Amino acid sequence: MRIDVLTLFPEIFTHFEEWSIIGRIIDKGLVTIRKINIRDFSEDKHKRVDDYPYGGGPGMIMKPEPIYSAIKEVKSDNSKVIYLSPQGKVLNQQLVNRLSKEEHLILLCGHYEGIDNRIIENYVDLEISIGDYVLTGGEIPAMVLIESIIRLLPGALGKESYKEESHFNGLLEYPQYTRPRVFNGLSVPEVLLSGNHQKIQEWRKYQSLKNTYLKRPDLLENIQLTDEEMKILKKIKEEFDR
Ligand SMILES: NC(=O)c1ccc(N[C@@H]2CC[C@@H](O)C2)nc1
Repeated sequence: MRIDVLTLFPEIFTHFEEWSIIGRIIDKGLVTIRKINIRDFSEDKHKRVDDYPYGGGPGMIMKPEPIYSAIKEVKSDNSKVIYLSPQGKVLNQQLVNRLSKEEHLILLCGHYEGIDNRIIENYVDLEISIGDYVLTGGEIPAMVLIESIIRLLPGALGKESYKEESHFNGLLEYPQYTRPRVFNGLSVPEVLLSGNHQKIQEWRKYQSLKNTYLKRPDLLENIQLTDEEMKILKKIKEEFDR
């Protein structure tokens, strides 16, 4: 997979590319990430990339020409141009899974008050938001998008994360524990020390369903539960809806 990030602040990505899992996935050659500085595509002698909004209003808007030139420079037939903005489709694992199949992503990071709408309407394939809040730039959302996608690439998560099925099967995760067995007088649930894998799996399924029902019941609307899971959920509802 190729990812080109169009940004006015390429330096923000330097450590990101070396950091932890990202650096390892890049070193494995599963993805190449390029930072393209939009300012390099500004034609005027002052290298202007923003200007005052027509119709007045606060702040500055990014000019369309430099963005257009940058997109044209990197775009090919199999590219998808993604613009990070609060108006985008809110990112979830389903969308991440879909995007992880793409060959070439061009991530357009805006800044200031936004970018000229003619770019969004005519040259952006998909607008994505990482949540309902406003940021000064699209760079951090771009990093969130990159990490969520590339960790799904085949071979990305080596043995260090065997829990492939934890890829958000729609339910929230079960609680996790590690040594010591007792911490501040608090013990680890006995079942996890039993070595009985059938019981451990049942306990974890129960905890996932309980966590989801109590913390994010909305997620249950979009999941096809097995009969077994429905039975467990029924028990949970009886227990917690008293
Ligand atoms: N919630 C989000 O994903 C998000 C994305 C971008 C953003 N801000 C940029 C700066 C100006 C405009 O390009 C949009 N804020 C929030």
